[in-house]
Amino acid sequence: MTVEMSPIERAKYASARRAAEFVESGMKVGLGTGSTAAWMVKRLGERVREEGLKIQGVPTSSGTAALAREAGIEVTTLDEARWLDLTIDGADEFDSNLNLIKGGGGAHLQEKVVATASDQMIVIADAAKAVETLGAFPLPVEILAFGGQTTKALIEETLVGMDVLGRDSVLRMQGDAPFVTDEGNHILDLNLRRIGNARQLSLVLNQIPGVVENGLFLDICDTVVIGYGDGKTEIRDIHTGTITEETAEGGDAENLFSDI
Ligand SMILES: O=C[C@H](O)[C@H](O)[C@H](O)COP(=O)(O)O
Repeated sequence: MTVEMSPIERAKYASARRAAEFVESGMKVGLGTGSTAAWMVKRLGERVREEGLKIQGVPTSSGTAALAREAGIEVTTLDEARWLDLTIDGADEFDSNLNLIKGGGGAHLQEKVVATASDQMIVIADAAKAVETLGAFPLPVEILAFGGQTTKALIEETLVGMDVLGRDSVLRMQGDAPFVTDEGNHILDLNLRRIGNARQLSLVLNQIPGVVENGLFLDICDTVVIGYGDGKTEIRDIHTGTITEETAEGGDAENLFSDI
């Protein structure tokens, strides 16, 4: 069955499908969260069913755990797995050093714990997420619900001395109530517009009492698989500095999308 997909959705699908090829039998794999990661989880489920791929998946959210189980992937906890071979996850922005903003879906806390406990992190993203400087996407910061307004004020005050363009923040809502993460916390989205020194910002934010974790992923991602609407992918590796451009499977984009 072929379903009508937007070019962005096709790009996400292409990158997720290509990245799923990096997974080999016997691996312990961190399973990211979000719409791009969902395609990757589904594809790994297909490989489990069709090729007998044997993996243990460590989900980065309750949503991904449910999706992985539904796809037939064996799911375990990070503590059971201890250390992972590979994590594949989406991102909201990535720069040329493969530093990231994550947390658009509110899952960056578990995502960061899981990615940091992995030999390798592969990010899957459509090309529109490539930026020169991080910060156009509001930076998600997970905070304790307790004293949330005080933490918000402290963060905004702290931002005065930082190399950023904006400093207002918004408590993420879900309907009429604050959005609650899998860990029972809230999310503040920081409208920074441009982050001049991401390393300094990350350290400073995480030192504020009430802050649990920010959505900056610095020196964590090894490889990005960028997808395009025509089914092409481009693989950038931060260690080798290589950029590999690939056409869709069999050189035919419609083949790639035909079995969705
Ligand atoms: O909290 C959510 C995650 O960090 C996602 O991986 C990120 O927001 C990208 O999501 P999507 O693939 O839906 O654009």
